[in-house]
Amino acid sequence: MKITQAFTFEAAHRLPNVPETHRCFRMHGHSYRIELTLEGPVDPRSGFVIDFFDVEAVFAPLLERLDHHCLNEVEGLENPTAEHIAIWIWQRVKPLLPLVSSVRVYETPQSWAEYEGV
Ligand SMILES: Nc1nc2c(c(=O)[nH]1)N=C([C@H](O)[C@H](O)COP(=O)(O)OP(=O)(O)OP(=O)(O)O)CN2
Ligand SMILES: [Zn+2]
Repeated sequence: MKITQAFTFEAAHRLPNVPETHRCFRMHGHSYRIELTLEGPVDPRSGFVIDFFDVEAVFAPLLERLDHHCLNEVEGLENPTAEHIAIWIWQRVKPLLPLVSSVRVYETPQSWAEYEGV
């Protein structure tokens, strides 16, 4: 069984490695949406794969580091593409939530990166 919990945050960023003529070279902002998917058996007593509240508790400190920040200033996110943000989140949540099977990072409703550990 797969369950997914979504989080949103606002942040500024610029992409330092694109050409200067690329519009994302300039500082701008996004309303990011994160989707954490966890996969595992349904516990027969709780009826949960994992309590959404437990997922929320693990993700809260990471959200603090991202929300209303300039992502380029966050350690490990000097080139904050959606792909790098997905990997950054994966590396920090996977040890705490081993059932995580994918991390999706939406920059816009139409564009996202999904990381499954490879
Ligand atoms: N593979 C990736 N490509 C791009 C990324 C990325 O993270 N991975 N990021 C960007 C920029 O962040 C850019 O800001 C995204 O473009 P944006 O203008 O926000 O999105 P749209 O072009 O879809 O929005 P419009 O509605 O056309 O303004 C670029 N590429
Ligand atoms: Zn952008």
